Amino acid sequence: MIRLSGIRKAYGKTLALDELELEVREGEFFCLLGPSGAGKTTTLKTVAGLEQPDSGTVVLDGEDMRGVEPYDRGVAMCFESYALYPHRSAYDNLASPLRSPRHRLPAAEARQRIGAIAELLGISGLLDRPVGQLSNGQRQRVALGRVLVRPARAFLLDEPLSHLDAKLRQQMRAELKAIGAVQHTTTLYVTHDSVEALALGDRIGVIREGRIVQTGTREEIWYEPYDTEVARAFGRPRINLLPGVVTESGVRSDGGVELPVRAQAAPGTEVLVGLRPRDIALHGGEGHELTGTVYVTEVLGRSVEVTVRLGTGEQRVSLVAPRADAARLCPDDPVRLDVRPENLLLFEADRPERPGRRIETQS
Ligand SMILES: Nc1ncnc2c1ncn2[C@@H]1O[C@H](COP(=O)(O)OP(=O)(O)OP(=O)(O)O)[C@@H](O)[C@H]1O
Repeated sequence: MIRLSGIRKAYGKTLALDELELEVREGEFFCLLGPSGAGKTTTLKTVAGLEQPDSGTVVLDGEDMRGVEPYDRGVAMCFESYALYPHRSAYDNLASPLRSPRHRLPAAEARQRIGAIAELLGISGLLDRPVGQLSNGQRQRVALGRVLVRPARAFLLDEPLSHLDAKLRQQMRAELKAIGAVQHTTTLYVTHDSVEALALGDRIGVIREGRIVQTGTREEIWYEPYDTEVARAFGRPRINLLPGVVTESGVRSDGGVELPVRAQAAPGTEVLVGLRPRDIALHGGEGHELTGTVYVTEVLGRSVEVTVRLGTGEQRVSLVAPRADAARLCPDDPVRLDVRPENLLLFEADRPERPGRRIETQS
């Protein structure tokens, strides 16, 4: 449905998009995730036709968009800095796209559509108020409603939930997903929040320095991250990355900690072993056992994050355990940890100029 090939876009000396390749399928909710300055907004503007790429092609629904004006592309875009009419009511703002000749709907149908969208976004009670008198979060919902209200072949959404508080964000996420599912409209959604990307995206594209580093389902990105930076971007607490060296039988990590991960790499290769905090169990037992002592504990609601010093103490890992299991742990208590070999990820060691790539493992 949306296909960007070889897109390059420079602003003066800043290369915003560097041979970017991106494909969003029909009806898909696609999240573009990346840090500030990675090129997310530029990507959306390129799809919308608000920026012309220096080279490369934009194809929508099989049609090359070169020379096609933004208005004629049939996409609806919501910016983080939204343009609303401040003196007009929220209702009027929602209705304005439906008054354009292109999208004009019979009055009754327009009212019904606006009512449904307002309901979904929780702004039904605000429709009579001038937008200038609404809070940032309320305004953001009106702006989003204005995009969703009109029929479009694709929605382009740029951090549409950024001004909402945590609770509302979570609620709106569920609603957005429901709207997407109901309307089956292809959606390209920009965020720098990995939790949001995991919650919403049918697929996720990770963008860094103007290039897509990895595209995949949440499972693919989670279990087969392209490199250490992608692995670090997903999951809180963050993935543990233990430096070590490949041996004949596995990986020996600093401090004499043996990890049962078979690398497709020569003995002596420096690596990082990735281990997610929720994949480590307290109290040993079924998998591979690691021993250590408690360094610090921190309560996270119903669970506890426990940081453990492994082996002779140079290595630390954090794990998340149910509160019942971890509540009585004190610093320096000895603990046994249980790690399953299939949960271990392996990466090349990070270098200053680039994060370590994932290495295939043998089970
Ligand atoms: N109009 C412009 N003029 C000059 N440089 C620009 C312009 N727009 C974007 N850039 C630069 O291009 C790069 C990519 O910007 P872009 O806005 O696409 O990033 P982003 O991933 O959306 O970031 P953020 O999450 O902070 O919005 C940045 O280095 C930015 O400074």
